[in-house]
Formats: sequence, C-alpha cells, structure tokens
Amino acid sequence: MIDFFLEKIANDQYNRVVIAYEPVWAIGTGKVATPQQAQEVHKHLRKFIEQNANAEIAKNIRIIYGGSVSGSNCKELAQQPDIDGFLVGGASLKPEFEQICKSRQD
Ligand SMILES: O=C[C@H](O)COP(=O)(O)O
Repeated sequence: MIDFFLEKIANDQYNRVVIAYEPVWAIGTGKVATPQQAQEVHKHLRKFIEQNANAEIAKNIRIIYGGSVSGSNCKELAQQPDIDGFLVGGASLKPEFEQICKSRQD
C-alpha cells in the first residue's frame, strides 16, 4: 500500500511527510511491539523509501511508531535507529506524556 502513496509524492515534498507504523493489535490494547519488532519494520520502510525515492530522502524522512506507547516503554523504543518519534493515543492524556515527549532527548 505504501508504494501507492509514495509514487504520488514528488521528491521535494518528502520533508512534509510523516509515516506512522501502527500494528493494529497494539492500538489501545496495552500490547506494544518490542523495540526489535518495531525497528525491523521501520528499517524495512526506510529501505523501501531509499529504493523508491533516494538515500537522502530515506535518511531524513520521519517514521514514527504508534501502539500502546507509554512512559515505561518509550525509552527503549526511542533508542532504535529507525524510530523517529511516536503517535501517542491514550498516554497523551496522562502525565507520562511528558516523559514520552522527552524520550529522544536523553
Ligand atoms: O492515535 C493513537 C494511536 O492509534 C495509538 O493509540 P494508543 O497509544 O492508545 O495505543
């Protein structure tokens, strides 16, 4: 499905694109992907973009993870090289959201 969208994006428009990977079983369930699982998918997406656009675009595009992100799992997810941020649902309404926002800064 992503190829359908990518072919409609001009190379100079990629800086306005954010791709979110959300395993459906992780949305609002409290079951989060392991950092390794999420990293594997994000890496695959970045590689796909490299092959279908170019290496510079693939390096700079933001690929974010969503699905039961919390204060207790954000740190390790944020350390994965191809996870650029999060799409946060339930935890965005809780104090731990601040921790999630800062998780890539530490
Ligand atoms: O919009 C938010 C995402 O669907 C994830 O929601 P969640 O963090 O509650 O699992």
